[in-house]
Amino acid sequence: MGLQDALDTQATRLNTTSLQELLRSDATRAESFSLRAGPLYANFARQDYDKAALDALLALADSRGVRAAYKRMVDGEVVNVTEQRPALHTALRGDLSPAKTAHDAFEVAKATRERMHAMVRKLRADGIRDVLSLGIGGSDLGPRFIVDALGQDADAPRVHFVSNVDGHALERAIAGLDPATTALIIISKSFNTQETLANAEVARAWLGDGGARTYAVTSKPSSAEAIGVAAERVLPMWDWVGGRYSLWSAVGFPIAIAVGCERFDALLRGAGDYDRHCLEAPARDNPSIWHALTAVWNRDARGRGSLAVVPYDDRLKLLPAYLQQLVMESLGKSVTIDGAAVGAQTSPVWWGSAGTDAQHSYFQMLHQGTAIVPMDLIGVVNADHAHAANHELLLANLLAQAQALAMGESADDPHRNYQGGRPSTLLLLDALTPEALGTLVAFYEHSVHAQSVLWNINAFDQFGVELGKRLADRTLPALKGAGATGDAVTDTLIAELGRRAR
Ligand SMILES: O=P(O)(O)OC[C@H]1O[C@](O)(CO)[C@@H](O)[C@@H]1O
Repeated sequence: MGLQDALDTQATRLNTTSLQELLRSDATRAESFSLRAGPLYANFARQDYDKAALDALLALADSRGVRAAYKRMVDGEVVNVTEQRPALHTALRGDLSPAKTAHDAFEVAKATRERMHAMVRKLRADGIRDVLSLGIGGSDLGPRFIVDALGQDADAPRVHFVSNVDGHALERAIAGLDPATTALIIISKSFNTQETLANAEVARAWLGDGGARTYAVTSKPSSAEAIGVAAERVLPMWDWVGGRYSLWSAVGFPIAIAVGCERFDALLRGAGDYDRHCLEAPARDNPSIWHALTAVWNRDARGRGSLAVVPYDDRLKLLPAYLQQLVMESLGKSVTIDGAAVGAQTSPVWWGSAGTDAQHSYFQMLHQGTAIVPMDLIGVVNADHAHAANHELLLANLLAQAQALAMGESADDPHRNYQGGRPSTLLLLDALTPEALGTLVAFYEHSVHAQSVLWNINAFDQFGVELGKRLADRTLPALKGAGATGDAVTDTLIAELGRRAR
């Protein structure tokens, strides 16, 4: 049976059973729909499937070969078939496979990490007070999120991230910095990304050090050296790590600078431990597989087009932005690995922000709007501050929202009626340690991979972003007055820009 048919069979069977009924009819559900892996606890009780549907979903994971595909990826097989590459981000954080490709990748990643740690120590010893990290997408979102989540060491150089080519971003970042005590890291796997190279040119002119404090992280070291970055300050990346899976590599250089090498290694350890769990555990004990099956259920059995992720921990406020690239760049595909139409809906829109702020913004729509938006709600059991009352309030809100969304509350006044039936998954970390954070990110990575296997799509290419980049290259000369683009609307807009420019 195909994926869609298998989902439809269960969805049709459950069509007249509400989430409230599912919850009321099975007192064991809260326990039996939950599982733990290391510091991560996941509870799926408030998803609108029952035990029989869950069993069918788990059988689907087996029949689609989710675990075997994961093993092939970890072993270093060419899983990114459109680009003929392995996807070995797991080798960046553990020696998980005896396969030669994977083991060699682990060794080269380890050697690079040792070099990177030496560079971190030297930067600190040299009296560098600020570091400008230039990169975009996978060369920015991961490090930016992790540094924000873990917090910068008080005695470390302050790391400032700039991604946008908008000159205001760079200008704001360097305002108040002293070029004499600032180092620059240019992070670009391709070393060919317009935004990063444009920002690098401006930043290097501002730095005015002849390149002495400029570092690069790239899979094209010769391109970095060609613009004057000394070879000893270039850290390698490899084509077997996708940008959005790369924070564990030298792309994490700003993380190691800001939070220290020990906490960086602990982050990797947490992810590596989770990888091992995924390799060894059956699907039933694998939170990522449950999460992926739930995502596919919501998308294709229930037709829900978006998913909101709301961390109830301010330190995780950049997680939604990080996940948007991880999920939507990986799963925003319409064709299978063989190039045929997928025959199901793939990635929903992922969005969200930190609770409780989000409650006072868009939760009205989530409670009473016409669209049902499944959610990932995330909490951290133990806070790292001394304000116990605040933390209790935060957790109470997290639990209350999940209950209100699911159960609702009926009222005669339609305006005051809460329909309920709005599904959510609750994720809890014991504490926001680097290990737990590594586990959380690896949990999402593996869910994305499992979803890609269920849909039979390639989670590791991103050709969809290329056309816009090519057109921007062609538009630039027209914007500078050298001819027209040939697209009537674009040319009209360029003329309008010209008329209004100061
Ligand atoms: O690291 P690079 O090569 O500068 O690319 C940055 C980002 O651009 C993309 O290729 C497309 O947006 C991402 O996949 C990548 O993370």
